[in-house]
Amino acid sequence: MSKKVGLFYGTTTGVTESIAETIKEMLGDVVDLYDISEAQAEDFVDYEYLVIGCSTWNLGEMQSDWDYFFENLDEVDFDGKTVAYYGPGDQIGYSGSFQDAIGMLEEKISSLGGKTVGYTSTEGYDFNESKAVRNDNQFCGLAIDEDNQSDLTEERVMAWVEQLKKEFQL
Ligand SMILES: Cc1cc2nc3c(=O)[nH]c(=O)nc-3n(C[C@H](O)[C@H](O)[C@H](O)COP(=O)(O)O)c2cc1C
Repeated sequence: MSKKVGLFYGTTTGVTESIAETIKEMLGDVVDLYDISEAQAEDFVDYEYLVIGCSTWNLGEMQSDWDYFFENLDEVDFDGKTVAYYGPGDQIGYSGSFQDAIGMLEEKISSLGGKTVGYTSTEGYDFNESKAVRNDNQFCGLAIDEDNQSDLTEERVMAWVEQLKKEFQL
């Protein structure tokens, strides 16, 4: 396997895509970007390191292209792969299902052998429930909220990318 990062994102209004492009700018040429609406299960094979980007829609559902792709994940062998997750969500408008999509994807991909990295603290967010929370005070990835905290996005992404450089050992 090559030491490359495959970043697979699904986006409806462009927010997840724009963050994907920022992550690629920060990590550099090691990153290949895939819009999940055009990807296939075999696209995952070459990557030891993966980044999964997915927004949450409709009270706790995955973004529609990821929702459509979801069952194809069963065809991918995630054993030996290290996986990081990020998603945009809306903690005020959808406080009962904030960031559920990355929680569902992380649960699924972990069950297929993927090793999760890129956990972040829930400090600084205000919401009622999220399927993305692990051990009470950590998201299983990076939670972005362009609807309410867009001023924090850049620093959150930058800090997370630095964390990934270490956890991916790039
Ligand atoms: C109808 C609707 C439902 C939404 N449902 C949720 C939700 O359940 N949880 C959440 O965290 N965000 C929710 N959001 C917020 C979106 O995830 C957010 O706007 C995000 O930036 C969209 O990213 P995208 O353009 O990449 O798809 C919802 C937004 C809309 C308009």
